Amino acid sequence: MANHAIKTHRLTKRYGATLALDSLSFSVGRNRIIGLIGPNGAGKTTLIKILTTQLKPTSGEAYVLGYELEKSIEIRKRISLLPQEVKAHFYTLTPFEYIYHYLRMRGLKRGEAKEKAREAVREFNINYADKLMVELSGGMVRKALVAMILSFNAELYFLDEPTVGLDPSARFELWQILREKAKSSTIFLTSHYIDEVSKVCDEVILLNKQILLQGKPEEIVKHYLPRFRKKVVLFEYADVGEYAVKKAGKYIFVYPQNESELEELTKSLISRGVPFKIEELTIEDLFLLGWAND
Ligand SMILES: Nc1ncnc2c1ncn2[C@@H]1O[C@H](COP(=O)(O)OP(=O)(O)OP(=O)(O)O)[C@@H](O)[C@H]1O
Repeated sequence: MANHAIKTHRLTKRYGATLALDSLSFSVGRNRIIGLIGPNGAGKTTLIKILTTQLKPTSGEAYVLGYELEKSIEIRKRISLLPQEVKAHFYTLTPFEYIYHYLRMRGLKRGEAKEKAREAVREFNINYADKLMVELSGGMVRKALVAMILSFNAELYFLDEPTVGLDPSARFELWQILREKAKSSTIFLTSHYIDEVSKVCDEVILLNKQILLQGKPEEIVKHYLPRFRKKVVLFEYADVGEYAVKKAGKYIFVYPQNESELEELTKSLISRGVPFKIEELTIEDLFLLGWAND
């Protein structure tokens, strides 16, 4: 058995003139959780598509569980993938049926598939297992899909943004389940949330077309993050004086440096009737503020 779950050498992907992955060389070991983080357009989904043999690289090599990418049948038997988006035509099934059919498709016998599907809805607290998928909220669908992917005993799981749309308690539950899974399998996940990767991952890869850093979450946090991890998101322009400000699409992000600055800023916005919300810093902020660009 190969020691590495994933190993790449100068892996490169171009879409026409767009360079999505620029000569990635990295490897990750087994039985651990690896977090792939990077801003929008960093190449995370592209890398997952290549490693799951859905997309061919332009050049370079990669080995998944010791198999070169050409051995796609061997690789696909051993992995399980949660994509970012789901096809809607399965929506007339219940979450339980959805999981059951997935396990049947992956070769499990009827009885075993039923047993595992039951276990999955129990483990993930899916108390809506008899409703149709089409009747569920986005977060509930996402949870059912994560349960489905993890119900199969894979050697390596690829989870593209598994916690998007989940409420805080469902996110927390999922982290526990992932930690348990990582005792006997490898999990490669993408995320935009810093708290998520620091709490759940053993190792983090910071990607922006190239690998900027690979290491323990603490190293990334120490290297790049400020101590105060909240920002204020304005829905319209307002003069905020001295605070660091970045425009991101139709929003304006303001970065106070501590709780008292945050309080002062929000009071002033409320008194002027400026609409805003407070959010945790995300990976995007690292890049917006230029912390991760060096
Ligand atoms: N099918 C495609 N054709 C052309 N360009 C593409 C295609 N897929 C991705 N790209 C481009 O490749 C780059 C990397 O995209 P990718 O979706 O891999 O990034 P990402 O890190 O997953 O982003 P996000 O966090 O927004 O999901 C982007 O510039 C994107 O526009």
